[in-house]
Amino acid sequence: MQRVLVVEDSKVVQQVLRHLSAQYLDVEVDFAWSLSECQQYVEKHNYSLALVDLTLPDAPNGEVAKFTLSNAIPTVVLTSKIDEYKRQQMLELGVIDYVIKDNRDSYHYAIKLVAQLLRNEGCKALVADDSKLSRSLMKQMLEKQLFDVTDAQDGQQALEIIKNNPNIKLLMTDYAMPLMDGFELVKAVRNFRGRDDLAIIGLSGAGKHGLSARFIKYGANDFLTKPFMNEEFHCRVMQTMEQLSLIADIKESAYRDYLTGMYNRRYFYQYAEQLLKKQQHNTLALLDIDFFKSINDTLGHEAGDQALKQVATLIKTTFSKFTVARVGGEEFAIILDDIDTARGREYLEGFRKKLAKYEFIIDEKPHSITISIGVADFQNTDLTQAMRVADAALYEAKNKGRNCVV
Ligand SMILES: Nc1nc2c(ncn2[C@@H]2O[C@H](COP(=O)(O)OP(=O)(O)OP(=O)(O)O)[C@@H](O)[C@H]2O)c(=O)[nH]1
Repeated sequence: MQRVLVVEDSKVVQQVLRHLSAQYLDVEVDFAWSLSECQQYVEKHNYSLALVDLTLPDAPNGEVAKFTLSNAIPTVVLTSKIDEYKRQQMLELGVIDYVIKDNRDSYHYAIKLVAQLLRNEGCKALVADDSKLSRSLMKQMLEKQLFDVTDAQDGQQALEIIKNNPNIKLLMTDYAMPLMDGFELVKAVRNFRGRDDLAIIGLSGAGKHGLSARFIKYGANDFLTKPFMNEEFHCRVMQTMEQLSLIADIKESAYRDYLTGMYNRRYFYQYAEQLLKKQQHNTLALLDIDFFKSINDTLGHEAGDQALKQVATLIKTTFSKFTVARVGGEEFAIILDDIDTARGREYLEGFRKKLAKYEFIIDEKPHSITISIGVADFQNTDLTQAMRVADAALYEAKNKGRNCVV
């Protein structure tokens, strides 16, 4: 479980940071006013990240950053002033980045940086460069940004690593490498990993301007010219990863049902078939709440929403190993992949009984709900046809008096 510690002595700034944290950080965040309070928190909890003000009444010279870093907590620093001496001092200390507090946007930047760093934690990155020194420098810098980093000494090795690790999310590649250069590597990788799925940053030596543009044309998301400053490297990587995260968020929300958090109809029709084809025996089920209209009519639409959410939660927890989706107003679909229809039917019958006995709490009062289920075999057929069969079975279940599996 990720947890963040913010240390800031200004009441106004802390208030702004609290507000932004609630908006952008989906993790526990503790707020301390001073170094001594920060020390107490660190004794009690493990932190993924700290955001600390460099000047505090009981720690006027950055002692708080020294303290968090000495406790192996990756640290981002907030400072009101920066000069070259202070900058060098902070980089030597090993802080991830510093944010200058000179306008309201600085706090926004700081919290979004924390959010992105939390997303980076455990995320896989690959560095491809034939220079050992350059590789180890970039590895170190990426590790500071919480990536889990692997390296490759030429393009061919990098390509193999990416083929075998679909969870690599960032590739930093040099241009000049033996066996396969950076351009060839980017072109080959883009054949199977898209720009919004794997971020690529190309690196080229100074004075070779044409190279950077070609990197982008071949499919890199961004480029860096060597030698680069620490901050430049940091900003380019963070910005590229933020774009990737934004696209992932947009895709996720396009495929999710807002009310229940389940996958929606669009996702289901796009991916269900691909999921099913991988297995030999599959079962498709359509579940429909019985007399749902009467819940809306007697208790109101808001109460209907509460019922829908609770039914969805029950489906999600019971069928957590399978793909479930809300495919209509009060209709859900489940793909029981690698389960034949006889076993699938047993599971669903068990679930129907469990749901019928379950005490739903709507407007703080207990209620009973039942569902009807239509089951279809999913072998040697396509999704449209299987849905048609499941739908006909569901219709029959309703005609039979509801609260049953057909
Ligand atoms: N509260 C709420 N109601 C919804 C939502 N989506 C669809 N509905 C309602 O779901 C009800 C579905 O009614 P019907 O199709 O007549 O089905 P039913 O009352 O469940 O009857 P049977 O399926 O025949 O048992 C309608 O009243 C819709 O307005 C939603 O997101 N929230």
